[in-house]
Amino acid sequence: MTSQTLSFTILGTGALGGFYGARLLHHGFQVRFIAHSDADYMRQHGLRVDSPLGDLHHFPVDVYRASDEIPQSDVVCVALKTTQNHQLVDLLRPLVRPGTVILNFQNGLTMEEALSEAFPDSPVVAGLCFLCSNKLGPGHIAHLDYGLVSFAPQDARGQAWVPRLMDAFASSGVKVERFPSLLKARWRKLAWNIPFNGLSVVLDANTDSIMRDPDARALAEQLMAEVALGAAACGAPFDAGFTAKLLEVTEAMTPYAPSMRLDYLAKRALEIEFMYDRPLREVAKLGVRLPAVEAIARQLHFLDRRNRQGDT
Ligand SMILES: NC(=O)C1=CN([C@@H]2O[C@H](COP(=O)(O)OP(=O)(O)OC[C@H]3O[C@@H](n4cnc5c(N)ncnc54)[C@H](OP(=O)(O)O)[C@@H]3O)[C@@H](O)[C@H]2O)C=CC1
Ligand SMILES: CC(C)(CO)C(=O)C(=O)O
Repeated sequence: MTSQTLSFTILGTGALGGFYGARLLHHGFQVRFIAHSDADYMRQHGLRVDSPLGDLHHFPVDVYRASDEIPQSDVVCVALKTTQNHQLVDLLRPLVRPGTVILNFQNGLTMEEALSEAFPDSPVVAGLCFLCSNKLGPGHIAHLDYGLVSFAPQDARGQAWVPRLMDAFASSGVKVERFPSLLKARWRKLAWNIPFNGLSVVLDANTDSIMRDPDARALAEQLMAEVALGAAACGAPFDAGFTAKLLEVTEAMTPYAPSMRLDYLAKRALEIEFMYDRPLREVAKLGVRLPAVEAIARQLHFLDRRNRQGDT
């Protein structure tokens, strides 16, 4: 099968799924979108993506609700927030048939292990996205910057799929790279997400304010240094200079509200479990503690509860 014949189902047509799905569709791939509250709107108005790569408006689009009968695709892309992962296996069950590859785009740690456990016969690949994209409204996505997908296989079956997936995304105008170690790739992503997603909520600040202020920046650096310790403890040490480079990239970034900040402002559940609790749990198994990461995780849990339930 050549990559051009691949078909994709996007589970979760939000900021990320809508962006990559629209690009694949634009470049001739068959794409089925599973939406939630936007499904009716998308049926009537399609999917719009504003992007520096060129604005796209697809109409009509092949859109489903999770409960609908959905034709089989070669690739199922997981683009839900991890706050929905309690229902992920049930949502995937009707979509994953023999031969279907699961491509997981979520931020966090341990998601692919859970997917492999639930679907032992299916190839699982992680697509770690360095992307700044927001959902503006129903069926309307704003891609702000970046878009690189780092493909990392969960196991040998996933490994065999990586070249075809990379081809498909690259031919859709998406920057791609291959990352042989999933564990390393996941910890490298956490090196950004743990400091900046958390601090953006706790300090009520975008990335540029955090990088400009000496105290906020010191907190980000402290958290990043602890993530580096965690990564090394788990056998996925960062290369020399990696965290310095990440700070440099963040400094150069268009001022950005990380997804956790947008979720907080919209009173949506925060992705704390897979971004903070799971990494802390993995290092705790090895007898390692990351006190600054623990502290910010507790603050986030408090703020999340208060934000969604009123005073606790
Ligand atoms: N946005 C970005 O730039 C980046 C995001 N990520 C990661 O990607 C993942 C997705 O994030 P993002 O796209 O921003 O999140 P969004 O909230 O924008 O998108 C998630 C989408 O999933 C939909 N959804 C929720 N439940 C269901 C369901 N049962 N069936 C079908 N659809 C459902 C939501 O619909 P509804 O709102 O109607 O419930 C929403 O449109 C997260 O793990 C995030 O951390 C990683 C890198 C960059
Ligand atoms: C690193 C970044 C900004 C882009 O991928 C991200 O993961 C997020 O906003 O959650």
